[in-house]
Amino acid sequence: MKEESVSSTHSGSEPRKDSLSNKLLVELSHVEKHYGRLHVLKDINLQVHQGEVLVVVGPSGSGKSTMCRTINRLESIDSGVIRIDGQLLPEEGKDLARLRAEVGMVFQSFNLFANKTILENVTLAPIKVRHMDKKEAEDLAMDLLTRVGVQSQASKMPSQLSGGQQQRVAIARALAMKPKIMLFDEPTSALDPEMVNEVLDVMIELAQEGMTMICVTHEMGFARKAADRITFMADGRILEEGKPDEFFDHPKSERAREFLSKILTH
Ligand SMILES: Nc1ncnc2c1ncn2[C@@H]1O[C@H](COP(=O)(O)OP(=O)(O)OP(=O)(O)O)[C@@H](O)[C@H]1O
Repeated sequence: MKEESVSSTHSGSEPRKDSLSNKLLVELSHVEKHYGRLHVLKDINLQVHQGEVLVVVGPSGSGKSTMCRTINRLESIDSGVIRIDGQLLPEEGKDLARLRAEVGMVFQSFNLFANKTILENVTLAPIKVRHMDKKEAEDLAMDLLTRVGVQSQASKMPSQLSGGQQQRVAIARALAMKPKIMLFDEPTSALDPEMVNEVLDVMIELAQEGMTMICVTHEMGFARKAADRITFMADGRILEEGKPDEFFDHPKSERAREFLSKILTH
């Protein structure tokens, strides 16, 4: 992506479908979770294959973020099993840290380190966790900042960047760990409307490059365009899964029809 050339619309190119494989990268089986008496995840079964873009949609409070956060144990689960690249995700320990590093997370809040430059924000984990030397980490960081279109901001502090630019840096920072899977939890919800597309465009590029992605979002245009599969959640359950056209044009459940009619008329 060229410097600051992120298009303001994400129409035009078709999402790639040729990078899908049969290799299972994320698997949730019979996952259950409560917050006190609130039953937030009910028998969640989910599979994501290498190269697949899964978009999770559903009404507010349906458990989308919680499900997303269990995938690298940012939230504990009561029962069930989670596997990353075929390996059982443990509750703690070295193996958890190793498997966590396979999953890059981008949240609604970008959480950049305010007292570090953009370049330092991106080099920190490669130096500390991947034990790269400084020069190697800086080269990688500059490549990634270029890829998300903010390379000219490298020496600035986060507060000097717009929200959209900061979120693109957060994506570069997650990519610097060379994750096998990228997990996006409402990455554009905190952005001003004019900055939403610049972040969605970066995500669409990643999808087209074959990155395995799970995205929780309320951006239905993005969901239709980028997803290989849509998962619809309501009341802590996965009620429906399908290809974007099937889901948007022929939703099977009443809850999905209700959700779509509300969200698409706003
Ligand atoms: N840390 C927590 N403690 C207690 N309850 C929580 C906690 N986090 C979430 N909840 C509750 O769990 C339910 C599911 O929340 P979650 O954020 O996963 O939903 P969501 O589908 O992502 O919603 P939204 O689209 O509004 O972000 C909600 O009722 C929420 O209030």
